[in-house]
Amino acid sequence: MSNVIPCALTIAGSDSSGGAGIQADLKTFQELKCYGMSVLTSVTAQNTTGVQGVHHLPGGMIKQQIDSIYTDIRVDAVKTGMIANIEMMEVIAEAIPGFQAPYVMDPVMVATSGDPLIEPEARDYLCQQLIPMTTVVTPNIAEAAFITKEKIETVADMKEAAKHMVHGFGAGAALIKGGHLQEAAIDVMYDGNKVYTFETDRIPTKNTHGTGCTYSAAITAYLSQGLPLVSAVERSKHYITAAIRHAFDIGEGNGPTNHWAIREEVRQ
Ligand SMILES: Nc1ncnc2c1ncn2[C@@H]1O[C@H](COP(=O)(O)OP(=O)(O)OP(=O)(O)O)[C@@H](O)[C@H]1O
Ligand SMILES: Cc1ncc(CO)c(N)n1
Repeated sequence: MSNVIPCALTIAGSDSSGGAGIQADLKTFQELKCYGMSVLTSVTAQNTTGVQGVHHLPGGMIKQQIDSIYTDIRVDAVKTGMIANIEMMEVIAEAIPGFQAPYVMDPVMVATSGDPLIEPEARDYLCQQLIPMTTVVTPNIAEAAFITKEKIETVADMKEAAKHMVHGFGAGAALIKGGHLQEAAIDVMYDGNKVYTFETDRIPTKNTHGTGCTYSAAITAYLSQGLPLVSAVERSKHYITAAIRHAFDIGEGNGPTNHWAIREEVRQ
């Protein structure tokens, strides 16, 4: 076995309650056996009931964190989560190509609680400047509808929107998450050639804080290990489903997922 350790980087916001953002990403990287690094964009005062406060770091400090990593350590895969404003996006857009590594973008717009996490004028920048750099972009249905300006109500709509993101916006691939569908938890991915669906039964729980962050972090971890995208998503779907099935009933609101739950479940 090689002793080269896969190194994954997350560029995202901090969630003080530990279930989403940077904290979810690092816990997931650790669980999936890759070395995790982080560049902080914003600090949120947040818990399972909502977001109580937000402080954005200056673009210069985000650049300095990226440079510190870039000049010293190889990055095998990178993901972005909460990027609140255009100043941050400009710094990140300049840095991503330099990593020469798979790039997973979770286009975070609102928290599970409904609180907004991105400034309205930054949304278009995200779509136009950052999506074309992605290996895969992972919107939920609301984010995909915002990006494509299409109504998404069915799995057929999800397939069309995923194609639109690849052919219209230049994403490497688009994975639309169906966590908010009424029936099963069906995700749809289009990679420029083929449409794939990843489906599990819906787990009846309110404890879904950080599901999106955790899922995209798992994809990043598997890509850092050199897995092809479809296998990385397949394994990540298994990981997030276990994490939701064994989610923690912590706090008064939507509790966090269990980042070590995969240890409790034998892979089918
Ligand atoms: N109740 C559930 N049961 C099973 N799978 C779920 C459930 N809720 C979400 N998922 C799955 O979790 C993953 C994340 O999807 P989701 O749509 O929740 O992302 P998100 O809205 O970006 O998350 P977040 O709430 O963190 O912003 C997807 O694979 C989705 O199908
Ligand atoms: C910091 C942060 N990033 C992303 C999300 C989306 O779940 C969140 N709630 N908080």
